[in-house]
Amino acid sequence: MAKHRLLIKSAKQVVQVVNNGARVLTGKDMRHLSILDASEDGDDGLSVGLWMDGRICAVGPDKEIQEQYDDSQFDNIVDATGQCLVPGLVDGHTHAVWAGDRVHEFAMKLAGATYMDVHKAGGGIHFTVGHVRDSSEEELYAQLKQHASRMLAAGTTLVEVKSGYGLDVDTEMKMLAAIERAKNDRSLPIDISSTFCGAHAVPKHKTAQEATTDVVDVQLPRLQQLMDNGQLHVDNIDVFCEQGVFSVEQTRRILTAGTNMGLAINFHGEELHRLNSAEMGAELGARAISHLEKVSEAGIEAMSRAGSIGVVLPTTAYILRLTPPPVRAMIDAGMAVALGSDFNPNAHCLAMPIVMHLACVLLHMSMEEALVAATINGAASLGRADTQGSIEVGKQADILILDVPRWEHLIYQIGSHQHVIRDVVKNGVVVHSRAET
Ligand SMILES: N=CN[C@@H](CCC(=O)O)C(=O)O
Ligand SMILES: [Zn+2]
Repeated sequence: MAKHRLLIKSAKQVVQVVNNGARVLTGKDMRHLSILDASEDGDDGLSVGLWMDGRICAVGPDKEIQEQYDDSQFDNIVDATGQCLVPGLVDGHTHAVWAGDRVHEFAMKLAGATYMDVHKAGGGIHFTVGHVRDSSEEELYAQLKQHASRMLAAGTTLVEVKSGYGLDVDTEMKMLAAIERAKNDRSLPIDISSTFCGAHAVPKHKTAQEATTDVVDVQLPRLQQLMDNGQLHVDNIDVFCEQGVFSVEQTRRILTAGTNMGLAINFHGEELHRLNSAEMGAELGARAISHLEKVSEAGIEAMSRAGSIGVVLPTTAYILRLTPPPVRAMIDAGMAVALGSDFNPNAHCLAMPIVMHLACVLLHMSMEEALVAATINGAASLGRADTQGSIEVGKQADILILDVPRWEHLIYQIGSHQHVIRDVVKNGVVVHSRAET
């Protein structure tokens, strides 16, 4: 008899998100979630079965799965009576490798300083760069591991993580090495998509033009070497395209050099000023562009046509009191929207359930849209929608078991996700269970 890894049975709802193999949901399709509901369908309960390799082999009513499989075929059986299953969450944008907090800057911002006031005074990213340059790879890795473990406990099973607090070749590669260790650490069961962001700020004593040349002629060639010899496996290229940081043309030069190395474009655009970087990114075939608070109608149209995904970051808009990105216009124009926590020392929030809540209240997304943005579309923004982002046969079993009668409680109960999430299943293994309350 074929052995299987896990059976989750008797669930009340299984929120598959999609059930037809769709790899991304755009525009109005983001409103429609595929949900199996036992009480509405007249079933006793719902089951999800997993193969030994951690992929999903069956989704459906308990009775049907029982007919297909014998309980003894499963190594482990989890009873989810009355509970709800949703896919593991995807965090599409983080700066999770850093050292030195910036709580003092939070106080400055509350007293009226803007993000750019702090940045230009040598704080912000520059403050963190100083601490990261002074830290060893080991120390950075220890910090990242703690952040990633907390993300996992908050339901994130796939996360994008950037470099960008080095701004010189050695420190940038040190950050990427710390991320690589996290990717390979079997005791840290979270999937990571890694991003080179050597152009996150203009380092002190350099012009933006000099910094651009350093990224293109020094940092990217070193990265190529480390990728060629198998020491690093980096997925994406990023630039902070912003007035007073990198211009659209400098950004274009860096992103083009990155794509020539096979990296996917996933950059910061249109955050504080409208520079028309969305149009530039769409023209280059960007897989994703983040922030977009200031994106124009033409930028939205261009992204929609190019299939570039907008990764919106509600915590940043909230903490910096920015006008939020025009998500309704994006969705109306047929764009795909994903969500990220933007976890960094400026925006110290790594919990995607809180991010989804803020997306609903501040960005006027529906709960269905927020879940799509934090699952299948997040996976698509990282090129992982073929394996993650939905509960479908053949996909990796990254599943949250929620101890609530309807899945929406995950978003509604702001700040209580640690109680709502009973178990986090990663690749078919229960890797986190909530503490008893
Ligand atoms: N805007 C640029 N980068 C980050 C902030 C990083 C930092 O302040 O340390 C962001 O996405 O919000
Ligand atoms: Zn960012």
